[in-house]
This record gives sequence, C-alpha cells and structure tokens, in this order.
Amino acid sequence: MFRISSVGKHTYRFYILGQNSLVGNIAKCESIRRQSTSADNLANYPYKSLIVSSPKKHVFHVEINRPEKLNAFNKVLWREMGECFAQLGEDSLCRAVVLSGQGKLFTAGIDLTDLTELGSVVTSDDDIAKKCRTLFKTITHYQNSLSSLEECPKPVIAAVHGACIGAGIDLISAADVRYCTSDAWFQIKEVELGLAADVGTLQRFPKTIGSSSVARELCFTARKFLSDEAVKIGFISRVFPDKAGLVKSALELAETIAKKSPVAMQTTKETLNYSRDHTVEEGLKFIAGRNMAFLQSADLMKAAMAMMNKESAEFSDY
Ligand SMILES: CCC/C=C/C=C/C(=O)SCCNC(=O)CCNC(=O)[C@H](O)C(C)(C)COP(=O)(O)OP(=O)(O)OC[C@H]1O[C@@H](n2cnc3c(N)ncnc32)[C@H](O)[C@@H]1OP(=O)(O)O
Repeated sequence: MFRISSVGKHTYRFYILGQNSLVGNIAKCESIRRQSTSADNLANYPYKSLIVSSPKKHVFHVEINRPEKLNAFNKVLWREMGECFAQLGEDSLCRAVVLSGQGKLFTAGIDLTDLTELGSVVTSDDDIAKKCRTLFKTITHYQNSLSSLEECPKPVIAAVHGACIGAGIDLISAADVRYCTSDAWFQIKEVELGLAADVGTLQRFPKTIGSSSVARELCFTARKFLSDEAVKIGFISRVFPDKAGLVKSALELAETIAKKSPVAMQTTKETLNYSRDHTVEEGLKFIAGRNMAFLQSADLMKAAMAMMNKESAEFSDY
C-alpha cells in the first residue's frame, strides 16, 4: 500500500504504509521528482454541472452535464462555467480546451425556471434602486461567467451538436473556434422571450461573422439557422456528420494547438482579442510590448532548434 503526498510543485513523496497503522509504520521512501500530468489534477475540477477530463496530453475536455434539462443554464452552471475556465486559465498543465455538451443537444440556453425567478425580482415590493442593483449584479455575474472563455488564455474550441439556443450563442461566441454536427441548429432567441441578449451575443457575434446585416437579421427575428448557414456566415468553421466525429476532430485540433509553444499560443490569443477591439496601431504596440519580453522565452530557441533538426519540440508548462 502506498500513500503519495505533494511536497511542492511537481514534487511528490511516496510512502509505504505499514500493515497495522497508517501513520506509525510509515517507512519513508526516496523523494522523487516528476512532471505532473493532466490526469493528476482533475480532482481540482469537482463540478456538479460540468465534467472535466483530460483525454490527451495538455488537452482538457469540459462537458456541460445537465442532459435531463438539455444543458440549460441554471445558477449552478452559470457559476461553475466561470470558475472552471478561470481555473483552466491558471492551470499550467492545460494548453487547449474543448467544450461540448452531454445528451441530446449542446444547450437549450438559460434555464427557464431560473429566468422566472429573475422575473420575481421585478414583481417584488423592494425599492426600485434595490431591484436594479440585484439585476445588475446578476447580469454582470452571468456575463463574467461566459467571458471566462475569452479571458482564458488557452484556446477554447466549442463542439456543438443538436442545438445551441439563446445563452448558448452567447457562450460559443466567446470561444475561439466553433465546430458543429450537420444536424445542429442555432437560435438567438432572446427577443422571443421579450429581452435583449445581454451576456455577449450582441457584442461578439457580429464581429465574429463580419456581416452586420446578417447579424442584425438573426438577432431581430430569432430565426433558427442551420449548420450550413452557420458555416456560410463564418460562425462555424467545420461540420461533422455525427457527435463522435465532431468531438474527435475538436480534440485533435486541441492536441495540435497543445503541441506548440504555450508562450506563443497564449500571446497569440491575447493579441487577437486585444486587436479585435483596438486600432491596428494600438494592436501593433500591444504585441511589441508583449514580445519584447516573450522573444526572450526559451520556447523560441527550442522551436527554432526543433525545426532545423526536423524534430518536434517539448515545451515547459506555462
Ligand atoms: C439575465 C439573463 C441572461 C441570459 C439570457 C438568456 C436567454 C436565453 O437563453 S433565451 C433561450 C431560452 N431557451 C429556450 O427558449 C429553449 C426552451 N426549450 C425548447 O424550446 C425545447 O426544449 C427544445 C426545442 C430545445 C427541445 O425540445 P424537446 O421536445 O426535444 O425537449 P423538451 O421535452 O422540451 O425538453 C426536455 C426537458 O428539458 C427541459 N428544458 C428544455 N429547455 C429548457 C430550458 N431552457 N430551461 C429549463 N428546462 C428546459 C424541459 O422542460 C424538459 O424537462 P422535463 O419536463 O423535466 O422532462
């Protein structure tokens, strides 16, 4: 029998446990040093509405796990989504993330029971100032939850099957790459429920697809659009016949990303995000500031040497 304890980053001690006592008869073995693997720290992701796994080296797979309610966003899921992506952003073992949904479809948007609860704030006897503060806090909390995908420095690939409705569009608009199955359909449904989308779609979706006219038509009408149209307008980059093929290809893309320099990858994502919202001149200044530091990273030399020797480089966790 063994007990393993962590005594520092990447450093573990292995103990042999005695037959009669777990403490007194411990014989200390040599302290060994090894590289942590993604599987080691999955216990750090103990979520109720999300399943987190690491099917490939440095690749994490996050699955929305409320299949009985079609992965609708209830309070727990809003909170856990934000926490999970903040944690993945800090986890040096993670270099790329795939996000998919369990069950029949990707997500049916906000949980309608929770939305009704939010409506009860409006009808309460509280003073209007208090009601406004409560609603502002909730909307901001939901916004932060979905923005965590964009703020996570590791590339996030959304793999959509079945359907992606309302808050689901807000969610995947904050991802870096979107794949779907051929049967997938999409709907910016908020106006149909009497509200303006407020957690990211109106800010990100038009910039993602490039056409203001198409974006406005889809936001104004709440018309469903299918996978072929989603590809045509540039919202989705690849379509797959079924979910198994979709997830497999999304994980392969994540693996390709994870094999490259994490310093280069994270700086690329950060710069693309910054440049989307700034002028070319500001974007150029931004990357000059970043790269005056990061060109000194060991990753650059490792990648150059590996390329010259026609080998693949191994990069340190970052
Ligand atoms: C501050 C707010 C910020 C956020 C705003 C976000 C806004 C939005 O997301 S707007 C979009 C809201 N979503 C919807 O309007 C979709 C509602 N669902 C459906 O239209 C259908 O369920 C759907 C077409 C997706 C699938 O239909 P199907 O016949 O295949 O399944 P159902 O029998 O309807 O559903 C199965 C069980 O799932 C429950 N469910 C489905 N959607 C939701 C939801 N959004 N919230 C809560 N629960 C949902 C449904 O009730 C069934 O449960 P049960 O009766 O217990 O079997």
